[in-house]
Amino acid sequence: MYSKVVETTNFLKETTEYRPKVAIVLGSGLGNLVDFIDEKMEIDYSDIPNFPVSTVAGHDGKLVFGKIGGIEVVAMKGRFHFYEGYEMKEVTYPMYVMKQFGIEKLIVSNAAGGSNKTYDPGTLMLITDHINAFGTNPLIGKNDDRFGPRFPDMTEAYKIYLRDLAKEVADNLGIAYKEGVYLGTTGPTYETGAEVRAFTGMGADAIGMSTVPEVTIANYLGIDVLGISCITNMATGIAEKAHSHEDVVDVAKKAGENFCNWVINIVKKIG
Ligand SMILES: O=P(O)(O)O[C@H]1O[C@H](CO)[C@@H](O)[C@H]1O
Ligand code: HPA
Repeated sequence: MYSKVVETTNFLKETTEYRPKVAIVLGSGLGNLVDFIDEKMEIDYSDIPNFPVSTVAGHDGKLVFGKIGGIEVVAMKGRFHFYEGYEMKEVTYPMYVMKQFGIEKLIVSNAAGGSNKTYDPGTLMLITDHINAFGTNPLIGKNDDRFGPRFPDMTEAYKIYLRDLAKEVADNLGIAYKEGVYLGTTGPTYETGAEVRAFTGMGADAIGMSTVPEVTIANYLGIDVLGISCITNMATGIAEKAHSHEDVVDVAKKAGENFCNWVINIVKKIG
């Protein structure tokens, strides 16, 4: 895999002059953030050697390079999910490329169901920690020491200094947010009511089908992570109606204004 990552990274370096240190992964319905990126240079995933292709509605499938407030960034408009049938190594492949490309900080976002009853659809949640309920780990297999250690530490999976900075930015802008634990499952089914009760008992405030694999690999590679969930619906058993991905994307788009404002101003501070 190392030589593939080098090949992909070399392609990107030849294709763009941008050399960002900050990357952003955009969750379902949150892709509009790219509208706030200046001097954009876009590359379709299908044109990038060794890159998987996104198959989910609300996930376009492009790397978008450019600037936010003069700071160079690269955004993944569209991510890969385990439920799409990709191997964990494929789901997380972009993280390996990001590291090789020089990325030091990752802002990861997602749409998620709120299992914490104090949340509402549209709530933005700063991720304090996560629970891996995928039943597997993206690092299973032989370790390549060129990437990271066999037994990576996850003490500060979501860096405290980045969370403090995000809180300061939100407070200055008057953006309301909650803080909580994200639990990632394989999907693609939304949870049963019993699963939501079990996950809540385990400490989950929000439940989704992504993020955990990418953040695990980012930590392994030594990339600092900040995570934001957009609560698009209350989880099963709390919600008053059945879930649909159309509603998820719709609510994420509506919460997008605050989300974009928050992320843009975070980038300006960390860049
Ligand atoms: O986590 P993101 O990609 O934002 O999307 C969330 O929304 C989809 C379900 O509606 C799932 O893919 C879930 O993980
Ligand atoms: O309720 C949910 N469960 C899992 N993933 C999700 N993504 C958006 N909403 C949800």
